[in-house]
Order: sequence, then structure tokens, then C-alpha cells
Amino acid sequence: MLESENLSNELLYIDSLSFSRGGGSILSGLYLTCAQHEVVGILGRNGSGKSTLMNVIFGRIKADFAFMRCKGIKFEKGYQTGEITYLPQEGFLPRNLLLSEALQFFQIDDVNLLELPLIQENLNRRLSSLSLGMIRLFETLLIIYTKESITLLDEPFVGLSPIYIELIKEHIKLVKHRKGILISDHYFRQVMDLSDRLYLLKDSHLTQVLNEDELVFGGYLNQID
Ligand SMILES: Nc1ncnc2c1ncn2[C@@H]1O[C@H](COP(=O)(O)OP(=O)(O)OP(=O)(O)O)[C@@H](O)[C@H]1O
Repeated sequence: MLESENLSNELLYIDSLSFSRGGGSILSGLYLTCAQHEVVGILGRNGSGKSTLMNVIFGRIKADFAFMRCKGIKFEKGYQTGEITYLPQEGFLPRNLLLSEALQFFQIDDVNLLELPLIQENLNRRLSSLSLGMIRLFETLLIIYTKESITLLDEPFVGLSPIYIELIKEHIKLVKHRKGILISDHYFRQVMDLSDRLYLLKDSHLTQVLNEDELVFGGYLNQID
């Protein structure tokens, strides 16, 4: 169920985030927070700036201006805080790793993931021997189960069959008691289903939306019959 902003247990605080390129404003004065136990969804048309926003938070690109706090401490590059992990749109795990090595690298020790039959069956497989969808699935599960308290997920459902989309959702729900999660994906119903709060990124501004009607009003969806 979508809620209003939860100011207790705040993990991530973003204010006045602005980013422009080539003379055009891509993100303008964005305000966004994420608390522990929360999944915050960000929807937007292609090219609206969702990945740019996550890249700025993680520190891969620099904003023109952004005031960002993690657990009350100001930061400029999310990866330097030791508190933020990020699933980028593109694959990131070296393909020559075994799945077991990838799990070790991210120091995953949660039995909810380690004892999954899907994980157990593939522990000794090299990622290069897996399909692109399976690599994406494992990358997403690994990032969800990292120990860091904030997780940024950019299009975690792309390329996944429905049963694996449900699996990802189930595991996000299992870890969110100890995390704050920002998620962006074009599978908007899945994002809505998971999100405690939902935002629409449009014309470089972020607006909170409460339901599908407001997504229609915001020009993200066509009229619902
Ligand atoms: N370094 C850059 N130089 C020029 N333009 C950029 C740069 N980074 C992002 N942009 C532009 O910013 C806009 C937002 O891109 P971004 O990838 O963040 O959108 P998105 O909402 O994630 O899109 P999609 O849903 O298609 O992945 C695009 O028009 C893109 O061309």
C-alpha cells in the first residue's frame, strides 16, 4: 500500500538535486528520501532521467548540485559511504566468476539466499555458461542481499520471466526490514506492488503519485478503461 513519507528511520535524504547536460535540464531540484523498511519506486518514461538519478546517488556521475545525506551524514559519492549498493542497467559481474565466487565476493551469508535451490544448483557454474537472463537474476539477487543498508535497483525485472520477477519481489520483501530500497523499472505494476511510496519522474521533476489515475494524469499511462 502506498503511503506518505516516513521520516523516522531515515537512511537516505536527497535535496535540491540538479543535473544538466548539453544545456538541457535532466534533473531539477529533486527531493527524495528513503527509510529503513521502505521500498521507494521511481517511474518515468524512457529518457526521463531515472538511471541518471541513481548514477548521481551512487557517485558514478556528478550532479550540478545535490545535498545528499546517508544515515544523517553528508556525502557526495554513494559508493564511498559503504552503505549503498547499486544494480546498474548493464551487467557488472565478471563472466569468468563462478556463482559461488560471486557470493563470496559480496560476502553473502543470508540463508534465505544461500539455501535457495536455484542458487545451490548453480554454485559451480561460471557466469559465462549461463543465459543473460539468469546472469541478471543472480546479479539482482546478490545486490538485494548485500549487507549495505541502501540498495538502488535500476530495471531489475528486464529480461526476466514472470516466475523470476515474482522471485525477485519475494526476496525484496524478505530483506526490506533491514534496508531501504530505491527501485526503477518499466514493469510499473510490479513496481507499484512493491513500493511503499511511488514517484513519477517527468520534465526533470519528481512528483509523488498515489495510484494509477495519477500516472495517467502525469502522462505516464494512457487512460485506464
Ligand atoms: N552524460 C550525459 N551526456 C548527455 N546526456 C546525458 C548524459 N547522461 C544522461 N543523459 C541524457 O539524460 C536523459 C536521461 O537518461 P537516463 O538514462 O537517465 O533515462 P532513463 O529514465 O533511465 O531512461 P530508460 O528508461 O530508457 O533507461 C537522456 O535524454 C540522456 O540522453
